[in-house]
Amino acid sequence: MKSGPNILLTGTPGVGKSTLGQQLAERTGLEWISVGDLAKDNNFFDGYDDERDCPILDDDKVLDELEDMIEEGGKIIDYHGCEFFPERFFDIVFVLRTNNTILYDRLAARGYQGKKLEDNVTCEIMNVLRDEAQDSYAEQLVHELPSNTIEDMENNLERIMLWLAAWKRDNGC
Ligand SMILES: Nc1ncnc2c1ncn2[C@@H]1O[C@H](COP(=O)(O)OP(=O)(O)O)[C@@H](O)[C@H]1O
Repeated sequence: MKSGPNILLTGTPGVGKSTLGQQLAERTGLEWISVGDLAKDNNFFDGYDDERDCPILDDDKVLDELEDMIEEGGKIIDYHGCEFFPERFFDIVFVLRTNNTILYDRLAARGYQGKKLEDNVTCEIMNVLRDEAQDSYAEQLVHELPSNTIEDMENNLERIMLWLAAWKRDNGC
């Protein structure tokens, strides 16, 4: 039996996935896994995307690595994409959303500029990651969370912890 639910945090780079994921891990004992870091640490890449200025993820290697962790349960998976994760991986999916001017400033502060900065802000405005999540998973699994302010983050943490308590009750943990 799983030790806890598996949660996906997704959304455009800069919306606050890793900040929320780390806070959630600290408060709940779930384990936060950044797929970007996992790929970097293990070199799970398959070439470089010059157009997007980022390495291309080797989906199969990432999925192989995640399989046992997912089976164990209690994982918070953090990635700016989701279509290659099977639906069975997750008990719930959260898509973080950030206002475009706030996102622009966050990404600029991270050192993004030019096309890369514009493309990521456009990705958020065009709901690309929200649509990807909705196209990949059942409607009741996918929830959008505002992620503009620290207050939003506190509300999101509370909301997820309430959901977690209900999940544990329903699953006899
Ligand atoms: N809810 C929030 N309110 C204000 N700032 C935030 C919030 N969430 C994240 N941030 C800030 O935005 C930046 C990007 O957050 P990060 O968690 O790295 O995003 P992601 O993991 O989605 O790329 C960081 O500087 C972080 O401190």
